[in-house]
Amino acid sequence: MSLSLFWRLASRKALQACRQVSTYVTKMRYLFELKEDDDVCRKAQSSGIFYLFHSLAPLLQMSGNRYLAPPFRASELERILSKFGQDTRKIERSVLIGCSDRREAWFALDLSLGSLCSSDSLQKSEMETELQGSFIQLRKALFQLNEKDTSLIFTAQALLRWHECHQFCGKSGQPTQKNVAGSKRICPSSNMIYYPQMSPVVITLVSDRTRCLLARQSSFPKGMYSALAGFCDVGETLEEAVRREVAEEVGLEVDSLQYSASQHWPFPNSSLMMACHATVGPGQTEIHVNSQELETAGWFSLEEVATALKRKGPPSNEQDGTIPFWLPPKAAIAHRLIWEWVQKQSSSSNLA
Ligand SMILES: NC(=O)c1ccc[n+]([C@@H]2O[C@H](COP(=O)([O-])OP(=O)(O)OC[C@H]3O[C@@H](n4cnc5c(N)ncnc54)[C@H](O)[C@@H]3O)[C@@H](O)[C@H]2O)c1
Ligand SMILES: [Mg+2]
Repeated sequence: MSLSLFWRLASRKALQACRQVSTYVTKMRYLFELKEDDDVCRKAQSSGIFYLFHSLAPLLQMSGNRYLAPPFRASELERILSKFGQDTRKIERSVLIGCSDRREAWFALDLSLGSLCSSDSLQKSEMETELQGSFIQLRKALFQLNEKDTSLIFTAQALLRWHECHQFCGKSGQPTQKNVAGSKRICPSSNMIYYPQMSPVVITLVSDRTRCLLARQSSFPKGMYSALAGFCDVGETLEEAVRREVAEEVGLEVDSLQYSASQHWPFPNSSLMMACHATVGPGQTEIHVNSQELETAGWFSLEEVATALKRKGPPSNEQDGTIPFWLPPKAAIAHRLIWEWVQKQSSSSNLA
């Protein structure tokens, strides 16, 4: 390759990289503007895209064997609200959840009337017919939710829930008001500003270097096992929370840990899940289950875990009525931790 061709290709690549960065930066700056400037956000609402919920259940449409979250234009949403006798100003209750590379803002709106009256559930089923989809509890949809939509729907549900539960000021007792984007609520009486909250949670896959430790809470679906998880206490570091949770739940002392990744998780409220791999030393593997926290916990071999990882969703019962153990869906960071462990163990057993 000639030197001039080399430089032309190199500068084109550099330019492409610049363009990519600038699209991202432009988008983030625009989102910041939408959160900070009510007028800009109001304008964006009038040409925005909306994802719909009812009593915090997202509207989903089945496509093949996957659920998609259908987007609606503001004009279509106004038509739907009018058709069901709802005030079109309800659109102002929507919350900003993102935007496209072309600065098209995305919002989420809950269409429920906010009461448990029979007309609300009647209207819900009529809306489902009109919108050609169903409002499905997010936990139930997890296994079949389209990967692209998962984080958007998680964010939307967490934000809608936070607004629903923070309508009053904890100091003055007076109603709080949401800014247009829904990135904060303000109490006009005390001037307190409330921002959407997330609880930090650690999730840890403990290994004794040949097996990994999986556990069940009694609230888990039958047969499902996961990594150990727990809320961080005030004042704790991530590392301290991992060590404490493992000690509390299974009576083991972690000797090393490695951060893997993080995820926003909307259940039960809104958590920032921080995922780690941890190891315990040989001879330190005797599990003492804390029965207040867990139903059971145990060590699982690479083969058992690799087989369970291939199962897609809850398996059907065996002939003797038992359910083979299965693992959280791809949408959960626990799945990633377990997958990473299987990859690492498989490559080290191939090397041996
Ligand atoms: N995404 C994933 O892969 C994945 C996998 C497993 C668990 N999780 C999530 O991890 C979270 C924590 O796991 P856990 O239930 O074992 O936690 P945990 O072991 O800390 O036990 C839960 C208990 O902690 C207390 N608690 C303390 N702070 C709390 C707070 N901010 N919010 C709610 N309860 C609080 C409550 O008494 C609650 O019953 C759960 O929300 C669960 O949904 C996510
Ligand atoms: Mg726990």
